[in-house]
Amino acid sequence: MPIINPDFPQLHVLHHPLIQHKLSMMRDKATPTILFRQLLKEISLLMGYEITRRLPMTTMRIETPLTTMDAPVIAGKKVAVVPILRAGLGMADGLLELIPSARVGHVGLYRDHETKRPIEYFVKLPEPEGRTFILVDPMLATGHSAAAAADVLNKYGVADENILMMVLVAAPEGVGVFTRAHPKIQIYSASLDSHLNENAYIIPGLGDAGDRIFGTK
Ligand SMILES: O=P(O)(O)OC[C@H]1O[C@H](OP(=O)(O)OP(=O)(O)O)[C@H](O)[C@@H]1O
Ligand SMILES: O=c1cc[nH]c(=O)[nH]1
Ligand SMILES: [Mg+2]
Repeated sequence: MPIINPDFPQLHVLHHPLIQHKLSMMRDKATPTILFRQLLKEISLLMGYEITRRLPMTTMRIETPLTTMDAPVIAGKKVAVVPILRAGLGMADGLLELIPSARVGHVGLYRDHETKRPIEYFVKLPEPEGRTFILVDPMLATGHSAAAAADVLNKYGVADENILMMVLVAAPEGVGVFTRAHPKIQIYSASLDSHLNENAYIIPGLGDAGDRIFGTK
């Protein structure tokens, strides 16, 4: 079950042994791109199991071989997975395996090296009406990219109550920034790390997630 930190009641850290073991392998700088990508997908699947716990349910009348029953099913096909490009793409794969009917939106942001603030370069989203949006990005560092992506969803007509944020590693600074901007969005993370360094990288972290997923520098 997720662990709630009293400083950040919106943050749910998923301490499942499989998630923690795989995350430790990802942090190791000797882990090559192919394995890093595979582990990220596997963790996203495991995290997705926990996150989807809150999806609204309904029932559907079905015939079993013996009788008729109102069987529990997820209400509609109203989920959108929204990776924050680029690194979020690595997390979307696992979630889509779990929810193959989900729509997929994209928010393209990169962090300016000087200012450390996000620059938006692409937005394409599915219809917001009645949909739960799961924003995904492995890194919540200063929190400004995640907050900007949630702002994009708000402008598009998605209320914070219908947004979940799934990250792999979060820094306390980023959780603070994000929750002040969007207090009603629940954040799910595999880890709450120690702090940010002078370049706004997460310590201990895992380096630049996008570069490690895509083998760039
Ligand atoms: O919390 P923040 O301080 O805003 O930093 C986190 C952002 O930085 C990384 O993206 P990056 O800018 O490296 O783009 P990329 O995914 O294309 O590599 C990461 O994937 C987040 O989107
Ligand atoms: O540690 C960090 C911080 C921002 N973006 C990353 O990819 N890693
Ligand atoms: Mg990057």
